[in-house]
Amino acid sequence: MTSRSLPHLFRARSHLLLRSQIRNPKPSSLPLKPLQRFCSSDASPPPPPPPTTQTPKVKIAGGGGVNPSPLYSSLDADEVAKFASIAETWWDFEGPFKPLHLINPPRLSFIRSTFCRHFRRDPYCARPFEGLKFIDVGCGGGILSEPLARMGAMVTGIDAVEKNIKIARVHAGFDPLTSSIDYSCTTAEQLVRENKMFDAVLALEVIEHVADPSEFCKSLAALTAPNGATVISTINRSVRSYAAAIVAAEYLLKWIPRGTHEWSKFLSPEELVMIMRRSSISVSFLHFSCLNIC
Ligand SMILES: C[S@@+](CC[C@H](N)C(=O)[O-])C[C@H]1O[C@@H](n2cnc3c(N)ncnc32)[C@H](O)[C@@H]1O
Ligand SMILES: [Mg+2]
Repeated sequence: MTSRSLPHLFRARSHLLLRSQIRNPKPSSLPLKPLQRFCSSDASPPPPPPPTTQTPKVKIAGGGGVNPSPLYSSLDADEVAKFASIAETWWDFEGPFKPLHLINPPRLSFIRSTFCRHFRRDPYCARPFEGLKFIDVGCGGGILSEPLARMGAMVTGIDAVEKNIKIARVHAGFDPLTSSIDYSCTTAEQLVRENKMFDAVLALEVIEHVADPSEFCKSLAALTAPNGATVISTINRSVRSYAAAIVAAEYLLKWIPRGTHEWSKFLSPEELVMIMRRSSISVSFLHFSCLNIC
């Protein structure tokens, strides 16, 4: 492979965002394939990419009412150790979290516009989320929490890694608009046990790092208030994502440490929709974007 082909690889990294409503469940209508190699650590070669990767938005309805298992823990010790080892680099724009800094503007734009519609807020207002309670699950160093707070939301940021939380607190303290973010080292399932609820629950780029994504999703659903919104984003499990997120990002460009991602833990759009629907989440938006780095 020549260096000239790398930009194409990165352009191909599919990124998936789902915004959903908990209330008013409707009968499901999307044909879904069963979960395969779900959460396994098998690194077998990838199958062909799903045919739908360029679909911008799909409206889907789901329904039900499921709570997470009382004994469930989303913590995967290896994943927590991986993130603890690079915690100091959260705000280094050229460090291992460079891909997250690069995808932040498009994902914030998606969140802002869909939330303004969902919560009937003025999209031209500087702080449209004034008065709304958001939680950023797996917030890391606060890359997402901070802009959400600047848009007026009362933000709680939680992460499994204590070091991340310390760094997020220090960084947020530099700006009066973000210093009110309530950071703590805990898990979504722990807050469910404490009966916490939020208008919006966001877990971006986290589901591929937890133990049992289905149970994790149930916790996110349980944290979402009636008429609230849940946003989950992850990397599509496709040939392109294997090439871009693993081969190129970890081995060729060495942007992120080797082993950061397990391809088998990525979710196809159909799998993510199925998991969300089984968690009583009615899926309203399916949004695909590609990271175009080079
Ligand atoms: C890829 S980073 C994403 C950070 C942030 N959501 C973003 O997109 O900017 C994944 C984060 O999830 C955290 N994490 C992993 N497992 C977790 C769990 N079970 N509960 C909460 N956070 C977790 C990691 O410590 C890490 O900060
Ligand atoms: Mg990741």
